[in-house]
Amino acid sequence: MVLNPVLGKLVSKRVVLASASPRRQEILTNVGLRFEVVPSWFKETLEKSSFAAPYEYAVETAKQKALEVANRMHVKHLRTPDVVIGADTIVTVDEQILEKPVDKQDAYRMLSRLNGKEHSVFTGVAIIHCSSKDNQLETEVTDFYEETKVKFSDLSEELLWEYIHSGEPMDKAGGYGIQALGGMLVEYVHGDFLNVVGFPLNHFCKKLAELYYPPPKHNVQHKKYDSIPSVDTFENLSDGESESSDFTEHKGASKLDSSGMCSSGAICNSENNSSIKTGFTVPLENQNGVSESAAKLPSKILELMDGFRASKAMFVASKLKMFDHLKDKGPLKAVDIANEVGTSVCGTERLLDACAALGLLEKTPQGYSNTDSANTYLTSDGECSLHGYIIHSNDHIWPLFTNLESAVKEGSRQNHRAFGKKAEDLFKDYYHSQEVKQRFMAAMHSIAQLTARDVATAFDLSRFKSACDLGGCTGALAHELGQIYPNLKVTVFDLPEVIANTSYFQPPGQNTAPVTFISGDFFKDDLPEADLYILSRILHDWPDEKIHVLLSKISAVCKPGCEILLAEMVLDDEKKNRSTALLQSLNMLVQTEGKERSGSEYRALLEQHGFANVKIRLTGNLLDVILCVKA
Ligand SMILES: Cc1cn([C@H]2C[C@H](O)[C@@H](COP(=O)(O)OP(=O)(O)OP(=O)(O)O)O2)c(=O)[nH]c1=O
Repeated sequence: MVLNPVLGKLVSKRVVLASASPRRQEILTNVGLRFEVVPSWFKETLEKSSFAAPYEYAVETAKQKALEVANRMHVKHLRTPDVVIGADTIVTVDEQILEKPVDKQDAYRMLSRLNGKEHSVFTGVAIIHCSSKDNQLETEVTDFYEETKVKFSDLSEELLWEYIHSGEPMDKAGGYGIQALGGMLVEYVHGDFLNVVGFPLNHFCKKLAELYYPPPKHNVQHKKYDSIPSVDTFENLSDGESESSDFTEHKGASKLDSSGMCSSGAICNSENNSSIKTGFTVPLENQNGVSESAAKLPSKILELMDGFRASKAMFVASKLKMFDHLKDKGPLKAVDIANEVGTSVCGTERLLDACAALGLLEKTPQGYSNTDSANTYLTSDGECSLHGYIIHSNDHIWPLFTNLESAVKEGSRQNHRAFGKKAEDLFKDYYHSQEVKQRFMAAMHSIAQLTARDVATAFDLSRFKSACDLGGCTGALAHELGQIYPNLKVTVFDLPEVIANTSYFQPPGQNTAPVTFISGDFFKDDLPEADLYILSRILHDWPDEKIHVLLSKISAVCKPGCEILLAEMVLDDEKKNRSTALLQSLNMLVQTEGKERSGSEYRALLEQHGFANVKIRLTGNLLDVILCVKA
């Protein structure tokens, strides 16, 4: 979920972070932004003395980093990105700019200068909106900077050297990382902490708000964007261009009535009209007009308590094809939809109202209609339809998850409890009936379509001549690879039951590069020859023993120089940050013998089978990408 509506404005855009900094990737991933990472090749060698102020240097460097990536991506015909974000962090002390140290002596020189003093950390950020006209790249640049003051304690020589020997200073401006060991050197921080770590998130959101919600012309004296607009409906997360341009008055914004109750029924903070969607009781206001209990409400927990209800409401509306009917015929009244789909009027009205309150639908006196997000993602023929995955979630994952407690107690899958049938082979279970098989394939197809571009472009794969997507199902990723790399011959290798059913999922039109489908079982049969083997959402289905069988088979056919590309949700090494991936790991517990794994775990598995140079790229999408080469 994205808490901040302005980040929702980027949901349907191809956003690229032009930075190799893992910190920047983490900061933006943590707030739910989806982006690709394309590190900039711009050399940070601008003449510092030509800038009147240090921050101008950081801003210009950030801009050049982002422009280099925008140009490179445009030229390489990897579809021009919509937005490229670049950043540059510098430390300044005594009017000197400190960047990353080149060696330990340099780190010592920098840290000695900072010792016992206050210094400034500036991050310059450039947001580049790109478009392509007559095949020429057009760019609109927005830039800004943020300053944070940091003071170091008086530190001994011994401590400085111990810190330097830890290796931490080397890839960080000023030679320290406040977020890790370097935090011990710091006496105080004035300003945005994340700015020091490499990305001023708060200022970034304000800038986006300025760009995407420009102040209304009739109200120019309105306060500038010194606060980030709060989210109050899912609607705000849609990319609809038709939304109100004034975030202070945007649709669905709640007003307080005299009791402190929002007109929408949500609980409000009267100061900024932000609302917490809980559906819970009305708090009283204190003298400042701020509700005391609202401030204390455990909003996260309340949201989680409600989460399953919201999911189920969306699933049921999808399953009953309400979004499809509204797309074709909306706006419709509840009674009309009830008649169309054969449901009760009272039940339908409540379901539609709930969906409207969740921001999936719009409710007007004319009736209900789809939001842009619903049209795009929830209709069965939507541009990026997730309908297949939603139906799979409702019919398959939901019953399994209701047995999560047993899965946790027993440490094993729950098919017998959910479906009254002992789990045999994972895929035999899916493919025992035509209906379940097609549902499963449609689900895999939705996720593959949503992630294919990010998976295909996480690394430059243009050097490969042939690729084999093992377990490639409907071929959605294979087709995307063919589009992006026209010289790549892609084969999908999957079970005969799958290959027999792929025709329904093929993209329309003649322009798509041909994909070859070969049937077989990758655990038992010979694998087709290829320079690149792809395993997308395959390894997470299996326990380590089975993975060893599969990787040793691939290793046996891989010539030196051949590579493997894995697409999986990669957990952080400490397994504590990436909730979507951690919940997916629970999902694997209830239905498979597999699990989600961390980057280190994947690396160890691959290295055991002679694969080296394991590179991991977090895409910001649902799947991350790992590439490694047969040594
Ligand atoms: C001061 C400080 C900097 N840093 C990091 C943030 C930046 O990643 C780095 C400064 O170098 P930058 O050149 O800004 O960024 P980068 O080289 O890491 O990535 P790219 O050029 O590809 O965008 O220092 C910390 O992580 N912690 C800190 O406390």
